[in-house]
Amino acid sequence: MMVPFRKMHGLGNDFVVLDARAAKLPVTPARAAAIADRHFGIGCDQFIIMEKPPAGADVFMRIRNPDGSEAGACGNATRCIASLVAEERGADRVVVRTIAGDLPVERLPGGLWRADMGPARLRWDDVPLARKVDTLHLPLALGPVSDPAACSMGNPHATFFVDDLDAIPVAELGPKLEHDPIFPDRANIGFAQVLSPEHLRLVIWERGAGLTLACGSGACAGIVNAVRRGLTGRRATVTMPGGDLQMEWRQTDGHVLMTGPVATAFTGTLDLEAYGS
Ligand SMILES: N[C@@H](CCC[C@H](N)C(=O)O)C(=O)O
Repeated sequence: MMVPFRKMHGLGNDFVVLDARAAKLPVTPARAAAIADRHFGIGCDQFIIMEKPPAGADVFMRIRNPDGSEAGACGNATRCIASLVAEERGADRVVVRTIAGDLPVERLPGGLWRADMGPARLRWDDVPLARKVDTLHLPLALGPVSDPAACSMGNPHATFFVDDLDAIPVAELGPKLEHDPIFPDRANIGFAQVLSPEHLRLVIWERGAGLTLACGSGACAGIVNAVRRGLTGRRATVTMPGGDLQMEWRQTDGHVLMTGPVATAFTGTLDLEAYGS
């Protein structure tokens, strides 16, 4: 079964995007994982399926990690998918629905898109954590890192604040922390260095994906946890290996606003049946 796809990215966090709005596509978790494989498939950090818009939204976005697991949020893909739908409709504002909720996205000058990523959820059972602990100080340490803060952006995040990001062996620590028993659904693990009250540097080990060049929801969690710790103001630039996002944790309603670019790398056609069943 031949289907068109689009390869997009936000700051190098890359996606294979399929459009299943007109007709359902037989995309199983196993097929999504095979297509996401960088050696035997097309390769991507997340596999994104656009589905028929439910009432009150312009598109439904389903998110799968390369290990086949489903995620509730993907900030960079939210901007990408919103830009596609907005271009189609000649609109400047669209609503993307995920399994975690509705995300309004607006077009800004200069090829930028601002997504309202919704409220940061700060309760231990929102993250979720395995037991009732203070989400501002998790009892978790490994090698040179300790004492992360956690929150949910529709997906689980923990942020470790470190003095020197370059000294942190992220690829070694990430998988162990992702699977720590304190995270019953696993977690995305961020390592953040505060450069100034308006500037964070961040590297993310993503749940189900590994090291990525950028993680939008991780940047949201990074700014939220930095503000909660008194390390930055509510508006800050988050610099990741793939580039910068402008972040705001809005005081009035606790929503997190994320502004950044979108890009299409190429388009093509793939044979779904060549990727298992
Ligand atoms: N790249 C994303 C996050 C993708 C999902 C994540 N790996 C999870 O399992 O929660 C982003 O830009 O937010």
